Amino acid sequence: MLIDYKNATIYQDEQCILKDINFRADEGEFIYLIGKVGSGKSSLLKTFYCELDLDEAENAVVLDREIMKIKRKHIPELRREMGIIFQDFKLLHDRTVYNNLHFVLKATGWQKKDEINTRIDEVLEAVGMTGAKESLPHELSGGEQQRIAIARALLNKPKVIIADEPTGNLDPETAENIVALLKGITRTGTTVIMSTHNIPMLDKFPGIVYRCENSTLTEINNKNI
Ligand SMILES: Nc1ncnc2c1ncn2[C@@H]1O[C@H](COP(=O)(O)OP(=O)(O)OP(=O)(O)O)[C@@H](O)[C@H]1O
Repeated sequence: MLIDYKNATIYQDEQCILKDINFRADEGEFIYLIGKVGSGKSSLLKTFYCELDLDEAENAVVLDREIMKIKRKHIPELRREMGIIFQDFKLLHDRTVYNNLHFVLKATGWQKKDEINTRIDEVLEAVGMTGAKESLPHELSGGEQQRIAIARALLNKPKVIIADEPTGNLDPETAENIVALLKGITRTGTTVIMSTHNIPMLDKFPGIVYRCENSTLTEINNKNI
């Protein structure tokens, strides 16, 4: 089990966002998080990478850590085992694709130049962007930038990828390609958890579906959406 929450409760400031929720993620699963604007999807995702604290929980384990007890200094190490992807890509705009990826590898302890270059080639190949190494982010389309963001998330061979509305800024066809790419990644054993408003994707790329609604989280099957 990669993530296991039992009766967890999440607050933002004084407001209870999700109460007594249960959530589980296992290896290689493709998990959607759906729900209306403000229903708590991002808040839940943020607790996985310790951007937001859980307030209470009977059990809350993320990648073998009890996250209610995790020390601040151990959070970077936890995040290194995850890939995190956002709606707005969050690439560094002053440097090339190669340097965006190089920067992350250096920051996470990679030192050998040939190993760095090999890994950059591998992740660019995985997302179909081998030709973009020397491009600046603004020279790429939104879909291409999101592919680079996915490549960046893959660099340290994460056990889980957390994607917060990764297709929110993309046209429908590009969005479909990105979801196909994310689903493909699960075949290597990596788990993908993504929040989305893009309900038609759930039929095209079936997965486990959780819905945030009225401060609760419910696992549903596609037919009940
Ligand atoms: N940093 C914050 N401080 C205080 N309240 C916040 C903060 N971030 C979010 N909230 C509140 O928490 C609730 C849940 O927000 P959250 O972003 O988790 O929802 P969401 O389901 O991801 O929405 P969306 O679909 O718009 O991304 C909202 O009422 C929001 O106003």
